[in-house]
Amino acid sequence: MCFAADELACVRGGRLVFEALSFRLAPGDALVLRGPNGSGKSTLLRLLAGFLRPAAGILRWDDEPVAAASPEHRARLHFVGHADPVKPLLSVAENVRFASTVAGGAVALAQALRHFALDELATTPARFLSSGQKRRTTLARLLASPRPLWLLDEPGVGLDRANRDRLEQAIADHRAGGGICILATHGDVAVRDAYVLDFGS
Ligand SMILES: Nc1ncnc2c1ncn2[C@@H]1O[C@H](COP(=O)(O)OP(=O)(O)OP(=O)(O)O)[C@@H](O)[C@H]1O
Repeated sequence: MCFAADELACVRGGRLVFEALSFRLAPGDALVLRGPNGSGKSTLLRLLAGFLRPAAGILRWDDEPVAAASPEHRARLHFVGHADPVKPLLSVAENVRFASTVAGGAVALAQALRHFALDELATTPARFLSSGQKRRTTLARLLASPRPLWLLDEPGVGLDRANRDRLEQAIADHRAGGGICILATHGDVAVRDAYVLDFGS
């Protein structure tokens, strides 16, 4: 398994956001995106998820080209953006279960809730959650449905220290299991032995 970008460029609103961007990631690799507000981190993550088309360059999964909006690519990744996609009328457990499509999902669900210390909130409707609790519910979805590629846009926002530790552990476990993680961060989430892409100023 490998995920690679060759000479990617992206234009948004008529402006060149980045160009000539390349990487190649193998199982267990992590790529950290750094840079100031507006430098292009979220844009790259959206492009890698297939939500945006590159102006130039190509993405490859196992050396096969990845088309934008490809259902096959969508099925191999988790994307966590700035907004928490929790459904307010569903409980925490139902929100996490909603993301779990695999057989044996009950075990994965219980582990996902436990990892983010959500057991006691499992039956709480999501509309009653604090912002950090909503974020933990979103992150638990990563664990409830294993997928090889995680694309995380500032996943630590709203988390206290203990929960940032849980997030860092989840990323480490994902990598140890052969997953790939690409995340944007302003420095609040520590990722060991990661490649770094600095979008500069
Ligand atoms: N929907 C959009 N349409 C046009 N331009 C956009 C759109 N979203 C973002 N941009 C522009 O793309 C550039 C990169 O924005 P992006 O959101 O990728 O930055 P970022 O590095 O993730 O910033 P932040 O740290 O604030 O999240 C900025 O100039 C921004 O104005």
